[in-house]
Amino acid sequence: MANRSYVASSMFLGLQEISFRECIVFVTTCLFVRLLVSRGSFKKSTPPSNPPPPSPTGLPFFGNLFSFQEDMRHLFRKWTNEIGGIFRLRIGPVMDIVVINDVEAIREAFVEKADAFSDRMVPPLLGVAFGKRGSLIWPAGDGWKKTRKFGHSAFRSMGLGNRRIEDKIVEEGRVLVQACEMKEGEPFNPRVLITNAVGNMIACLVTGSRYDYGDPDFVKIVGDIERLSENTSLTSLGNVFPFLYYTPLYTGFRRPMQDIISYIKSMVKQHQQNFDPLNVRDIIDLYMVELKQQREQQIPGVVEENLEWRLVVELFLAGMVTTSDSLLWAILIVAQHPQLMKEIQKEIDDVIGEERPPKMADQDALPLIVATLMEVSRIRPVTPLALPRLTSRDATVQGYHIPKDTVVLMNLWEVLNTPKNWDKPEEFNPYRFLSEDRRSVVDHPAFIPFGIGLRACLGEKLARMQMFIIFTSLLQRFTFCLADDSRSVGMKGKAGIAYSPLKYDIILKRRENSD
Ligand code: HEM
Repeated sequence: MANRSYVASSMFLGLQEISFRECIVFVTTCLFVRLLVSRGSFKKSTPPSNPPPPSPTGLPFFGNLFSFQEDMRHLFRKWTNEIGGIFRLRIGPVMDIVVINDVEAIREAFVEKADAFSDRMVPPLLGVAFGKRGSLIWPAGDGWKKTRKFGHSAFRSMGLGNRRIEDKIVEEGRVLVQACEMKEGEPFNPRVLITNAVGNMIACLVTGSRYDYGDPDFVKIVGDIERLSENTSLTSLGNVFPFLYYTPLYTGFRRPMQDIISYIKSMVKQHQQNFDPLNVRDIIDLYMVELKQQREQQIPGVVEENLEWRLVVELFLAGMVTTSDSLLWAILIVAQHPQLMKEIQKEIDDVIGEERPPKMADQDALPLIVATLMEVSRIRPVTPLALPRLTSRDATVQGYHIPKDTVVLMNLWEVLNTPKNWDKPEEFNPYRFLSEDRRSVVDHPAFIPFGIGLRACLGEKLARMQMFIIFTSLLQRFTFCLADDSRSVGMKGKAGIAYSPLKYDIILKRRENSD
């Protein structure tokens, strides 16, 4: 009983304890709302010849709802071992969520049957905060293909894939190192500086500007995104009753969201005022070019009028917290492995030396750094259940029937942490990604921290570039260790927009004469 009231209270208060449970309850509530108003469930569809995925034992009527008070990593592992790599959670009488935990089944669904498993739905709370139009991340139906194509070509036009973006990231790495030098010797939380650096790179791409770290506008937007992340419990009751968004219960979410939207809208307005189609500065300009062409050629819309702001907000939200948190895990973990840090620094000294900034072309010669970042993403994936997908037609996976309009989760945590795929998965061991002679990086079929298929992360390339250059720049200049009172943080994380490490302080020491 106590556990049940804990679940209820955490749903009401938006407590953030376990990312899996939050994701599941969030998805459940979304599905609940959706099913109340629309179609599609295992019960409603015509009886298929294939069976539905098996379900863990649950309670009559409530199904598996009250299992979610436990740490879902262990529960999902238990269910996977007991009933298989694909199972169906029954939440109440009409709700079903399919969780796919097995990498082969994930490939079958999201790659081989991508036509059926590539939709998403707008979470109700975001629907109220943002509206439903103009999204890059959440659209379903044919809409997402066009928006995604626009997103891809916008990234390419802005220089992703050539030196243009890379040079900006390298410059940002240099500024970050300078800012860190000011903190040398004293314990500090690296979150603010890392988020600033990552945010700046996204700002450059999307809005054409970079901001000084102390710039009040930028401090505000970074702070708002941080607050949003802290206050976006996916268990939110707001995802069942989205009107709660307007009540004091959601002030911590609503205020930063509204502030971000109005700041970005004002920035878009400035862009509109001095827009020159012959001098495209950033993704906002590209959006306006696309709009202009649509109007002139009277072709069906890829992008929508007056919704530039939404694309910008989504790119900030999708890219900033995930990449910063991955870097924060990397710093935390390397601070706990001083021997590894020394080996990485030797690699940097041998290949780059003390002065020259790192560049992407160095990657092949720095396999230990690449492998370390891969191992960080494996052991602590920041999006443990990716983003929920929705089936657009009836389909089968591993012989199980999954009806149209079913929410399907890709359990990246399991894929990246199961002993079936990895030797001693709980051990941080970057060498698992190196060849025997340790001179090159070897990929692994279960290494999919950015998701897979047609809706895989659009920002993967950018995120990898940022992580490599920032991490290498920091280790080239500093040795870091955890402050005494942060040693207990270990590998513990907390849920928000992404799965973040608990707050910690580090102490930086400048490396001298390659020490
Ligand atoms: C370490 C950093 C990041 C991680 C781990 C990550 C992870 C993910 C994952 C797991 C998905 C869902 C994929 C799926 O359903 O298969 C996703 C989607 C997405 N990500 Fe990322 N991401 C990161 C950084 C970024 C960055 C830097 C951007 C852009 C600035 C970005 C933009 C997006 C977008 C737009 C989508 C939605 C794609 C779609 O639905 O078509 N992400 N990301």
